[in-house]
Amino acid sequence: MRLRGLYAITDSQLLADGKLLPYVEAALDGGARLLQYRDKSTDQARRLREAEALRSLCERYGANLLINDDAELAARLGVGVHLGQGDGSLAAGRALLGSQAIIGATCHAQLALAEQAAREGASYVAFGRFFNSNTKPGAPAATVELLQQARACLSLPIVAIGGVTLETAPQLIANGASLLAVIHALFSAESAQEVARRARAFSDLFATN
Ligand SMILES: Cc1ncc(COP(=O)(O)OP(=O)(O)O)c(N)n1
Ligand SMILES: Cc1nc(C(=O)O)sc1CCOP(=O)(O)O
Ligand SMILES: [Mg+2]
Repeated sequence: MRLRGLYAITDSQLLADGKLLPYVEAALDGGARLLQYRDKSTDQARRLREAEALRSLCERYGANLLINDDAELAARLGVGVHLGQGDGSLAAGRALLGSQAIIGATCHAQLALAEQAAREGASYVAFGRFFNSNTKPGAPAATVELLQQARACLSLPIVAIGGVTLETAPQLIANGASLLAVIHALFSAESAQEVARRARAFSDLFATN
């Protein structure tokens, strides 16, 4: 499976009030290849319900669903997981989810973390934040030079995250990002049609780069 393109990540605030499914469907319709369900609440029943609905949508559009932080929920649904540095071991996630699952790893701005993630069985490594992020302003900062170095020494797909917009995206792709993970610049839209338009514009950047 080729991991390249737009990687949409859900946000509980931006997608409140019944927007989760229509806005995600619009992102998938606009070409998002990966979708991450990122919900920090402890309402397990709602999380399961929403994740199941997102899995159905992803299946319909031929995209892949990943669950943020929660390998157990991912295993229950038979989907992938994204794990940060404090979210449990990648090797344990791989053992739980199997060889075919997509497992992503947060590597902040550190190549050494990415090399370790590769050794432990990650499917992709994520660096960030590259620009000012509305969603996570305090995340450690990464540079475009880091992307170039990572591209030169890693064979795994590289995700760029943090402040990715239609304006900042081209330089990330040009410097080695295989996937662009986006929250605010995608889901802060006033309508589902606008989400689809933005998703198409992000996806088109990969056709020309
Ligand atoms: C694609 C992608 N990259 C990085 C992150 C951040 O993960 P983490 O550091 O665990 O922080 P939270 O998202 O859990 O707040 C991510 N979620 N996705
Ligand atoms: C969840 C997350 N992780 C980051 C990291 O740098 O690890 S930045 C981030 C938020 C990304 O949202 P937006 O597209 O709105 O900036
Ligand atoms: Mg996490």
